[in-house]
Amino acid sequence: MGSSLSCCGTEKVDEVVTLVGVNSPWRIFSYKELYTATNGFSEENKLGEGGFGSVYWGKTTDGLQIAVKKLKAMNSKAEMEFAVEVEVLGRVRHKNLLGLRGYCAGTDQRLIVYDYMPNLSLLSHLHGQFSSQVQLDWRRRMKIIIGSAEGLLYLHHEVTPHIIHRDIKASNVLLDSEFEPLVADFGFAKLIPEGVSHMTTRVKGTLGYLAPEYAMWGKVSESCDVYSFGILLLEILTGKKPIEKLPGGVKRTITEWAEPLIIKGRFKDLVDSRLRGNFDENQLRQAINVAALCVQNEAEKRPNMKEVVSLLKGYQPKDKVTQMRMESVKYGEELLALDQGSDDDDDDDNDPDESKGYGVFGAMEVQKMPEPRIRRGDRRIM
Ligand SMILES: Nc1ncnc2c1ncn2[C@@H]1O[C@H](COP(=O)(O)OP(=O)(O)OP(=O)(O)O)[C@@H](O)[C@H]1O
Repeated sequence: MGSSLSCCGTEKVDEVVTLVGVNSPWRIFSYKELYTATNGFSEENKLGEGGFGSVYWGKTTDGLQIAVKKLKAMNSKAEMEFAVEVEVLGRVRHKNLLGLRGYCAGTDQRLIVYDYMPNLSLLSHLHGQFSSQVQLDWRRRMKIIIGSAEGLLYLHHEVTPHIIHRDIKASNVLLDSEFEPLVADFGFAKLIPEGVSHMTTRVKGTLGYLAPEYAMWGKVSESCDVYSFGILLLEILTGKKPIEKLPGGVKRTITEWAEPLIIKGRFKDLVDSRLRGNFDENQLRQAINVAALCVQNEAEKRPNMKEVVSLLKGYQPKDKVTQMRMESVKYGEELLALDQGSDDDDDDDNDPDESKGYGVFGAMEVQKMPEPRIRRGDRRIM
């Protein structure tokens, strides 16, 4: 791929399209070919709709099942999403990242072609059309957690320049026939020049997953993805949405709900009840502790994705700092155990003094920033 897109995203789009490498595993599709494959982009073929357009299932003449993202408007934002996605996808190749199968860039059309993922998005299993079928048993959940973490590790540490995804969430994790996760949707991704620790940008992403320093000040670094990953991790383990609407219209974040339970060590109350108690307790503890580290308010305290992956795989932290951070999560538990004796029946999870005194994430100001502009029914910020 050429480098006509810099990290700041103000560059021309046309060049990107012409710079696609000849030896890449993907190709340019004609509009006619994609039109035929998707049955004329018919409603029956529609898989879903995102901020920038609709996605259609299709089958090419050589039998390949594809998903075609058709950008709905040819405005500058859609152009930029297309250009960034093609640019970034051209650079990455990893088993847990949804790669590019091809694209079509006509004068008034922009389409991106991916492999079709038969188990659709993680969102559809956690909260959507498949949620009642409970296809995500404990083993599959751990596979999805570790696989997505490995995809992110690759983006943060193994590609040059490093890539920040900026929109890690359940609808952007797709599942193949074996429930192997593939992180998708690189339209908001940012390339980080070497030696740069963070940048300040306009906020993009999805409410509920945004790191506080990014949501409030636009300060973006790999650590923002770590925060979003922590929210995703809590979501997968607990089955809760990142932001829940309580009766009366009050909104509660997943961290607000989880923190008192984590502090009390009530792991069985945290885990998704749809698992009916079928989970590995040690893995759950470790994964919850990792999530607690990732969603700390102070970016510097969060682990990086290398640490996250090894902790999730059950390794004990080698370096003192992470060891201490893990201990501080447990320490919160112990303090409460001392404070409350063995009073396991105390179910006053929302006692504000508890989270003030022993908070594991820092002051609970997460997502309490002024509401940014929100599009349609979802919470994506563009
Ligand atoms: N490769 C694919 N295979 C199968 N389904 C897909 C594929 N790509 C996308 N989809 C489906 O299409 C839906 C829309 O995807 P898209 O990336 O456009 O938006 P989104 O992630 O849902 O929303 P947003 O714009 O907020 O990121 C997804 O939720 C997913 O269910």
